[in-house]
Amino acid sequence: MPYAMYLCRPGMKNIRTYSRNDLQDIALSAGVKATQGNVLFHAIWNLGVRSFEAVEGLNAAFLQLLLTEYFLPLTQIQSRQHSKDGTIKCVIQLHDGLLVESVLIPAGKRMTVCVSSQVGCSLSCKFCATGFMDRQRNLLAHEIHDQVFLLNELAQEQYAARVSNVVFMGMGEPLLNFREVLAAVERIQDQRGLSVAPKRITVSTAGIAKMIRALADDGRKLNLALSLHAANDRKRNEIMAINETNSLGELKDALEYFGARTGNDITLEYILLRNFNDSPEDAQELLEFYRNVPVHLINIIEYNPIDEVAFLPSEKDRTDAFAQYLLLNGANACLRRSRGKDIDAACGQLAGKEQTE
Ligand SMILES: C[S@@+](CC[C@H](N)C(=O)[O-])C[C@H]1O[C@@H](n2cnc3c(N)ncnc32)[C@H](O)[C@@H]1O
Ligand code: SF4
Repeated sequence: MPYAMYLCRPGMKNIRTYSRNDLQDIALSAGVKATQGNVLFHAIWNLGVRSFEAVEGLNAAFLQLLLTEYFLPLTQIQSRQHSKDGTIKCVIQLHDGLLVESVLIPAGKRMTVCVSSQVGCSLSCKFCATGFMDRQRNLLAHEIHDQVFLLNELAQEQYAARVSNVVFMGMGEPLLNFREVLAAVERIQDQRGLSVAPKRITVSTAGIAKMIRALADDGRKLNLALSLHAANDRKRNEIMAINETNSLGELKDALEYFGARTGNDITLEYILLRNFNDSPEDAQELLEFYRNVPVHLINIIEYNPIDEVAFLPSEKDRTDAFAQYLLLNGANACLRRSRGKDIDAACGQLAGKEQTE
């Protein structure tokens, strides 16, 4: 049963939507010192307590007020799949029972968590399992933070390591949940908590030019990944409807703005779809786009087929030729083999299945 359904009575307020200053004010309103607000803030954000009663050092009057007027929403790992390559894919249950996915990816010294930012996605890209689900709601900052928190615990338990990197490459479009994503980043980077430096956090977008500029204006040291997948407008329109209102020309300008304004890393993500975007001409177009934007790296990604659509991964010889062409022409490109192939690896596959079961 979703946690909130048995603990949260109508009218109760979600304590994790309040800032540190707000919690100090709530403490004052209970007739206790403002510092009690700090104790609560630290416990619910950095220690991950799962009830108000579990917060050490809370004054009784403050605890009573919290128990009557507020609830502490819990996010929990509902199920997980372990891949032979070490990747662990988790279905996360939110306090209202909705499900999202998060993935733990160990690779050398890196321990990366891939987080979701929305339940479903409104952008409906043709190759993506999440794109076949309706967008049900945006995640709140604490729900994004908790994915990293829970998978950090899992990383310690399974690999005796802490999370080093966070990528917003799970379900949903992070730039369409801008405020909560940035609030989550604020908490994820907190040195008293998860302490993941912004330069180790990557926001991936299907390409919303206005929001790429907004991210640049925000000024944080976050990395940006653009999911390109086709370097001409006709093909990109076919698989990514967002391209109809955010053309490659507009995206190029937005990337230039982002690069000039922040100096942060930008990567291009390019899934190779068999006989769709993997020809020598496609590689030429990609190279030309790359040369005109301030991009550090092209990630050539192996496609994970999904049930909803007939796209297949590019064949090995086409994949190798595509990557070779980019490298021989001086591009900084990297071929990424799919992780977690023996589990439901494609974004949205696992939570989508559990949601419908
Ligand atoms: C799921 S999206 C989430 C972030 C954001 N909405 C975006 O599109 O960049 C993260 C990345 O996964 C890629 N992706 C989606 N479905 C995939 C699949 N079946 N196989 C491989 N990559 C996939 C997307 O193209 C994107 O680059
Ligand atoms: S690729 Fe990204 S933007 Fe496109 S449907 Fe999937 S989650 Fe949404």
